[in-house]
Amino acid sequence: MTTETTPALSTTIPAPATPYQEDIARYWNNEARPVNLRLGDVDGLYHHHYGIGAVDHAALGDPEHREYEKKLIAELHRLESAQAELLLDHLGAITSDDTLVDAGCGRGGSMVMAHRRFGCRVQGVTLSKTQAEFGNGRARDLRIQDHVRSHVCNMLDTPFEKGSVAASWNNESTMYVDLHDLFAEHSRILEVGGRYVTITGCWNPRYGQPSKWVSQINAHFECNIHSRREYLRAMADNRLVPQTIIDLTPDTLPYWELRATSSLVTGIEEAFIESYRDGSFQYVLIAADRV
Ligand SMILES: C[S@@+](CC[C@H](N)C(=O)[O-])C[C@H]1O[C@@H](n2cnc3c(N)ncnc32)[C@H](O)[C@@H]1O
Ligand SMILES: CC(C)=CCC/C(C)=C/COP(=O)(O)OP(=O)(O)O
Ligand SMILES: [Mg+2]
Repeated sequence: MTTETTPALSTTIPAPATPYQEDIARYWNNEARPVNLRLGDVDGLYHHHYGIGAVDHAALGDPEHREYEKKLIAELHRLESAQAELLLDHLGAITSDDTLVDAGCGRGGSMVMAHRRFGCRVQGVTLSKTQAEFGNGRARDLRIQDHVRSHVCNMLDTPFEKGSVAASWNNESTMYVDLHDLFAEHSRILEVGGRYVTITGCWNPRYGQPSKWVSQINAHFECNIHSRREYLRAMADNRLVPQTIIDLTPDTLPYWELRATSSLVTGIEEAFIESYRDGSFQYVLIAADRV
């Protein structure tokens, strides 16, 4: 599939489908937090997701040093890119002829990484015109606009043809939609044997109900965090069979503990740290086969 032969894939798009989606489009159109832009400026990969892995304290050096804040930003960014690399690790054997779909693509950092790794075409959808234009601007700057393209489009109702996509993913974007509707759409566009991957925060059914911290995160981002149980049920109902499930909670805590010490804090750090520690919230990767 190419954007040239698919007129439906335009950046000028239909209005969001619901008043809630209008709110979310507005939210991301207006978002310009330094914690995202300054990290993206490190190497031009702009992410709206969190990090994983151990903090490299040797690279950070002395907190009193005048370059420390710059090193801290680079380190947080390194951990966020490591998160995206892990997601790409689970997409399976992708060739340069394949098309991938990033559902809820943000400013497009993961799409650029996917194209660099596989040489393939990557189509992203976001509700935000600002984000799509930003991502397309980056793709032009990098001269990969013929392979990497962002669209203003609802991920529940995409223009991609049935069975045309080798792999698709949601990186921290499932908490804005109904999971049954979402997985029905991934299942439709994926080829049989294709791979779906998500990295997401979910509430832990073992805790009982969403904790006050989870409710705080929902209010902060105007989202609706689902339970782990709901993911598995909605996948099973939509021909997506989990192949790998990884609890990334211990791997993401160092990122949050480091972020909490930076000048770029946004006020949501305590809710993530406390909910990961009390077990009410989990950071997970789920990779599923489309059967
Ligand atoms: C937290 S950001 C994640 C961005 C990106 N996946 C990343 O890792 O940098 C959430 C994204 O989901 C998108 N989103 C939320 N609801 C959506 C919907 N119904 N259709 C398309 N995109 C949606 C937002 O526009 C935003 O780009
Ligand atoms: C894991 C969960 C529940 C994620 C909610 C979705 C979300 C807003 C992710 C990060 O976006 P961001 O990078 O724009 O946020 P921040 O400004 O906090 O870095
Ligand atoms: Mg961020």
